[in-house]
Amino acid sequence: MIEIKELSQGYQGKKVLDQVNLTIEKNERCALVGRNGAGKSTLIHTILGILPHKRGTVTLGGYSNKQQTWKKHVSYLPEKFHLYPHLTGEENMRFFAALDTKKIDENKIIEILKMVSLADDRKQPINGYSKGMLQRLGLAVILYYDTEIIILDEPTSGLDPIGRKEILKIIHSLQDKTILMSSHYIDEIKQICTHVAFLNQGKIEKYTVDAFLEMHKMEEL
Ligand SMILES: Nc1ncnc2c1ncn2[C@@H]1O[C@H](COP(=O)(O)OP(=O)(O)OP(=O)(O)O)[C@@H](O)[C@H]1O
Repeated sequence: MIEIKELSQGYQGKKVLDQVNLTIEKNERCALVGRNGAGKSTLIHTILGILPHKRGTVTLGGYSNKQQTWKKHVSYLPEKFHLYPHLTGEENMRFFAALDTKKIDENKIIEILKMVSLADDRKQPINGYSKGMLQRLGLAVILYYDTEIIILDEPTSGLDPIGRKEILKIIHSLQDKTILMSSHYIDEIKQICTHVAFLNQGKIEKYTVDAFLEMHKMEEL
């Protein structure tokens, strides 16, 4: 589903990714981990074509990230994203749904808002939402697109334990998706991921979660 081969990336002569290889198979939920500055965001931005690369290849759902076609197969939730504060949860969903299709599927919007436990608050302007509710609404927007591949940049960053738990429950329920998510939290990786891609000094090693935990017995990354 996601195949990265011999990918290099850097900034002004500084190498961040050094001929990295990584394959994420269908329905795997792979955590992308590494210390601050290891290059997780650089990798995600390169995969998505936000940062162009000269060396190596990235294939998403069978399509090169240099073609346009891959965009139908992938949705991405950045760590920081913008929704419209004066609109309600439901109106935000409609706005972003309209970017994808001409005919908005109202039932699908309600179904997804239920799934992220926002159905009762859907008619409230989101400037009254908590951080956790906003994060769940962000997830709801990308779930509407219903792509096979989902890329999440630190989806629980800045949330309290209850907010984190709610987000993890939703991600865990996405058993038919292929997920790459950056994370600093060992406990959440243990709960919801099948694999770990460990980015260290420009290289990536992929492990099963159990093998990774055995090698790295620490609480935070
Ligand atoms: N636009 C940029 N210009 C120059 N250097 C950059 C740029 N963006 C990132 N870097 C550098 O590239 C390296 C990797 O940064 P990156 O943000 O990808 O790491 P990260 O693993 O996502 O870090 P964090 O866990 O702190 O979010 C760091 O040394 C960073 O300073």
